[in-house]
Amino acid sequence: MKYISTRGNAPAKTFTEILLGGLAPDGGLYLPEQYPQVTRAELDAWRKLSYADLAFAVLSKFATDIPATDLKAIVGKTYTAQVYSNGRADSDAAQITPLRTLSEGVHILELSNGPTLAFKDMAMQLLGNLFEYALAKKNEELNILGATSGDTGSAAEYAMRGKKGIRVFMLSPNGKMSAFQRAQMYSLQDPNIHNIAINGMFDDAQDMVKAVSNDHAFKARYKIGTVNSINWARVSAQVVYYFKGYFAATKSNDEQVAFSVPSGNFGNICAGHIARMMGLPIGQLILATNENDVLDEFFRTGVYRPRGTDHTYETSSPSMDISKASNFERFVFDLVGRDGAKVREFWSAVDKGGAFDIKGSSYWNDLSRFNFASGKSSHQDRLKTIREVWQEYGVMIDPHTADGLKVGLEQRRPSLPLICLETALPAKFAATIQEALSRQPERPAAMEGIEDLPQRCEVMDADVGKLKSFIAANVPQ
Ligand SMILES: Cc1ncc(COP(=O)(O)O)c(C=O)c1O
Ligand SMILES: N[C@@H](CCOP(=O)(O)O)C(=O)O
Repeated sequence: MKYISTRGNAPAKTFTEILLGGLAPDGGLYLPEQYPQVTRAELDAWRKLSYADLAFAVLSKFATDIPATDLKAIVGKTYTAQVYSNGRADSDAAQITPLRTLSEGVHILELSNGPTLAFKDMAMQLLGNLFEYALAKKNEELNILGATSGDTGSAAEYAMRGKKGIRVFMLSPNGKMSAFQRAQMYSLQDPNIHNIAINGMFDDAQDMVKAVSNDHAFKARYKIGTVNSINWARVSAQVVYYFKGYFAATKSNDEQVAFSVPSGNFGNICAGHIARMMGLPIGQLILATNENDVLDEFFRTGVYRPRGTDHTYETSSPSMDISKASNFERFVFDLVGRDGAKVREFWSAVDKGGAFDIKGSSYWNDLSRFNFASGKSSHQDRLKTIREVWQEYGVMIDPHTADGLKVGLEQRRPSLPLICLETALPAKFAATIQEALSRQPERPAAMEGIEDLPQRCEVMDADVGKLKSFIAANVPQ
């Protein structure tokens, strides 16, 4: 299997090459030349598999340049109950992503039982092991440059801390994350972890990552890699839990389901789109935004109009405070019939701060073939949903999952079971939980008091030159 760029101007590469390379040299994102298809017989067989075996089956279709025995070993050591039990010793831990049923046909797929209590651990733990494997083979080092609005950063740092030959430079929006998220990252003292708080929003940080990645000489000299969902390996690992969730919520492969997905950078729901393109019977992919509603606007109106930092709001689902959704480009590539020239045309407008509009074109009609629905959620909606789920089911959900559930319930076709993806645990957002429920969320014993630990972080303006100097000063040459 080879991978091509959404902008159509980069040579095709293998899975391992793009794993270490991140963004394509033409500024695009990599996707498989064709989506591998899953047969009915495979679906029937996969239904019975453990998470690790299912991950091996799905990833074997993508990582075709990794020998099967090696891939099986990597996946086997990643998806264990120990890594995804978050201190619990119940039978749910063995399922890795247990399905919690709220009421008939309404489920939450638990994805946040990994080391940092967010869905990012599902792919990031695998990425850490894949990097280690690929780098050892090539006897190389990797300097990871990432951007986070709160969860990718800690997941990446926990997955990479202490790993030989890997350094992490993680940009986060200064003062915009929850106290718990800040503490998770900034309290790490490992010498290979560098936290950089940017005076700006997540989108500024992500632009800086792309600017450094597009400086090909710097990227090659300092061996820059990525852990954001612009890295295809992240998305492919996220495809797995759509299959797992589908099997858990249905009895046969004749049934269809709806997934509702709290969205920001369009990475999580892009994995759902890919699972559907592979043949998973997904009848609806419901995209939920918070007040930063660029993506909801697109699915309602056909206009993609990323906002600037000054029009990106700080909300109580802060990890979704994103107005320029990187992975959306992957979906648009499929929408426009994989026409790289069209994607280049659209993104030349977007990169200049503009917009594009598909309403008057045939793409608008084509959109319905992809089974998306969308909606948005506000602070008051979030509080109401958290309260209702707590009162009716005794289940505490985090503000992002609440956005997903609220929109999912509004948009679902009643005939379809709804699977809402849980994207974080409430422990990460104690202030909003306190406001909604007048009580504090529980947290794993190992994370008691992390806010009181000493923190280490470099504060920087959103200046690409300064960032490059910082990286150069911290990478031995
Ligand atoms: C808790 C949480 N929910 C939802 C999202 C949105 O996911 P995506 O960016 O993949 O759309 C994020 C960040 O990405 C997140 O950290
Ligand atoms: N919400 C994310 C933002 C980055 O998204 P990614 O999936 O592209 O890594 C975060 O929590 O950092």
